[in-house]
Amino acid sequence: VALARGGAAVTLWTRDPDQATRLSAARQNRDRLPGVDLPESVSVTAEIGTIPAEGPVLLALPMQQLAGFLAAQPGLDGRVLVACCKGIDLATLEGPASVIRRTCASATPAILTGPSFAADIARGMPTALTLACADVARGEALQRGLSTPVLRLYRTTDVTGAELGGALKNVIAIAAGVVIGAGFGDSARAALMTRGYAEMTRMAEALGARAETLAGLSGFGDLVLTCTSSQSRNFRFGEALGRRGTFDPAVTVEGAATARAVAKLAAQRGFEMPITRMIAALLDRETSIEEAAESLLTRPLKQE
Ligand SMILES: NC(=O)c1ccc[n+]([C@@H]2O[C@H](COP(=O)([O-])OP(=O)(O)OC[C@H]3O[C@@H](n4cnc5c(N)ncnc54)[C@H](O)[C@@H]3O)[C@@H](O)[C@H]2O)c1
Ligand SMILES: O=P(O)(O)OC[C@H](O)CO
Repeated sequence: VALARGGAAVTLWTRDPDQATRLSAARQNRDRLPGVDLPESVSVTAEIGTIPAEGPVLLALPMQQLAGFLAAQPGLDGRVLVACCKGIDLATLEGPASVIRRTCASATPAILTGPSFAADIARGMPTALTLACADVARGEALQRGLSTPVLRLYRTTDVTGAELGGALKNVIAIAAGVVIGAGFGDSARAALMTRGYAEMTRMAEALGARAETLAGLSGFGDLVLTCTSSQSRNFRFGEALGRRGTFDPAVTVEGAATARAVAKLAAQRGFEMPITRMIAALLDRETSIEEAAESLLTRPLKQE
């Protein structure tokens, strides 16, 4: 919607033919974005073979579905593939760029991430995002092509930093929701966000990312948004968990799978990720909220 309003011709693909018919007829996604009209220059299809052969392909599906989806789409080989998903693949512990490289060897991976609720962007609210691409020329072209008067893209070549910021902030957002849901208060949430940010930066740097990327929109920016807004599904999931001490297994959020993936990676590589480890343990019912809080509060005192 944002790109079409910015003047681009956009093809929207869905795997569900009934949904394609409904979207084409109503010119709205009434379930997900009620009240937002699809501009005329958006065409809808359920036939992936009919998408234009030129231009970037934005991949807007959940992270845990990305590898399986790409493996079944040989037609995307050689394309510029822009992952909009935020997370780490639980099966392989890879981020989206690595999944793209493995499944579509000749594609150019890029990451579009940063603080943004789909509903805000679709309603034309001003938004700033990070576009990460290791290839400078392609990154510049994407930055120009995907920016609009109200959607401002900053560019980086630090793909690892950008994708880890987006993945890890979801875990900290669940933790922030737990803090609020359990009634620990806003001061505790600020402490958790700050130590969560330290944890995110530590891991990202150990995996080759630049600390300044984590300080940008894809890390700090998205951490602030997701830990403080009840529009966030990850925050709301954590809040419900904090209030009730348990969660509905039917409700899935990106941060839950990513918490488990990061806890696994941290154990393998010896990364110190105490908040993420607690969230993974809470989700696996290996600890209670009281025990998790006590464990974090009784860690050895240290320099900031
Ligand atoms: N919604 C937001 O505000 C927002 C903002 C920024 C980033 N993101 C990220 O974008 C990604 C997608 O988020 P979302 O809110 O659109 O999620 P979603 O659960 O609504 O899924 C998006 C679409 O992917 C489709 N899908 C699921 N599995 C599929 C598969 N195997 N093959 C093809 N299509 C499939 C779903 O049917 C749905 O239409 C997530 O990683 C999320 O973190 C979302
Ligand atoms: O609703 P959430 O928690 O998945 O967050 C959506 C976006 O990632 C916010 O930038």
